[in-house]
Amino acid sequence: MSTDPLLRVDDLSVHFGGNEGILDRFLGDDKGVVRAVDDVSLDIGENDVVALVGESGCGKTTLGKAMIGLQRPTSGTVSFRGQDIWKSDLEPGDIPYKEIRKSLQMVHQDAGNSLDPNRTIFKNLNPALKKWRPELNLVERRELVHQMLDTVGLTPADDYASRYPHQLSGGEAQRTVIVRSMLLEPDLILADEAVSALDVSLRVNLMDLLLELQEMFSTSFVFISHNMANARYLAGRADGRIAVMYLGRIVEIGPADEIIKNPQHPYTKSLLWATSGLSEINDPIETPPVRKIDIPDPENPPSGCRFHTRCPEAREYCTSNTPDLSGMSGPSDRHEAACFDAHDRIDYRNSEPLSDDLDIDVADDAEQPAD
Ligand SMILES: Nc1ncnc2c1ncn2[C@@H]1O[C@H](COP(=O)(O)OP(=O)(O)OP(=O)(O)O)[C@@H](O)[C@H]1O
Repeated sequence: MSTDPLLRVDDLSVHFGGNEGILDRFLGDDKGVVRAVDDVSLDIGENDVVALVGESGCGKTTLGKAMIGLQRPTSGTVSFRGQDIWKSDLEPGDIPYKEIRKSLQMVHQDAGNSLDPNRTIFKNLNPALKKWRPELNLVERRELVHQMLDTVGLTPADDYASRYPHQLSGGEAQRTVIVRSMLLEPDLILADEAVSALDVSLRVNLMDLLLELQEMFSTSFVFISHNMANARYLAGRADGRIAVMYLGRIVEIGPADEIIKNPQHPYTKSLLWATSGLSEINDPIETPPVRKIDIPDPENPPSGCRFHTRCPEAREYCTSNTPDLSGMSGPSDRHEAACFDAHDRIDYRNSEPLSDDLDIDVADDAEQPAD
């Protein structure tokens, strides 16, 4: 039996813009290039849940889209059960390309816009089913749609199936979009800020629904969120992991509880500090644990550790050396951080602390938690 994970992301980079040809890269001329995702590696298992968190613009959506085949990487690979998804359309492998595309689905934040306003809900859901599951006839497709509408609480299903999108509330539209993905029996769903447009009580309901569906259908989920509280709720309940992204890189990943109660990367600590409901879990401090330096320009990220310009623990060593994501010694062998301080690296210890003043600069996208 294959030991390949459901999805393996290996050294994946996605860069936008600029003149980054081979010669430019060789000459180091990458002006205007946004390194949205830079050398990210990540495994997603069967029936796995990962919540990807980080500030706006850190590359979550780009990474997610590259993972499910919607954004071509600049370099690196994404393999579905051992098969490179970006080569499968040109060099067919054991798993047909069509099967891979069907297995990797996405639920968008803006459900309303992704439904055709001129079609009933059934007619919105039917085309994908017809395309990806041609073995079903119209009666079977209708039955399946009704079953799934029922499962997500849109009952009576025949009433909802004949409604138009404008006759749905925001939460109902979001459920409909989730049904559209689930109908294809995917192995992995990328849920991109799928709950953030909803108010708090609906948000919790929808997160519970996603978790129920995940368990019911053994589907793996990657949830994208800039809200640590939502990430904790989703990953925590599913025994999943939280992956923290900063400027195109995963800087810390581990079981939800470990990340919340035993964060190792200074950036994770600052995100937790800025999230009400979570900030008091670890020794509460009044001032935010970051330096007063603006969020760096993604076209010109800091050298060395990208967080060093905002990191209160930064030393000279961090300005020219890039920490790898590597395992923490501790209760979980799934906890990894990319930080010289967290790993107590001797070269780091022996170098001078950076001299900038520590000052207050609260992450401005801190949201109210959902629970
Ligand atoms: N098609 C594109 N062309 C050029 N730059 C892009 C493109 N898509 C994303 N970017 C840039 O890549 C970086 C990462 O964007 P991305 O949308 O992946 O971040 P994010 O963490 O998902 O942000 P948000 O939470 O705001 O959605 C940003 O600097 C963004 O402006």
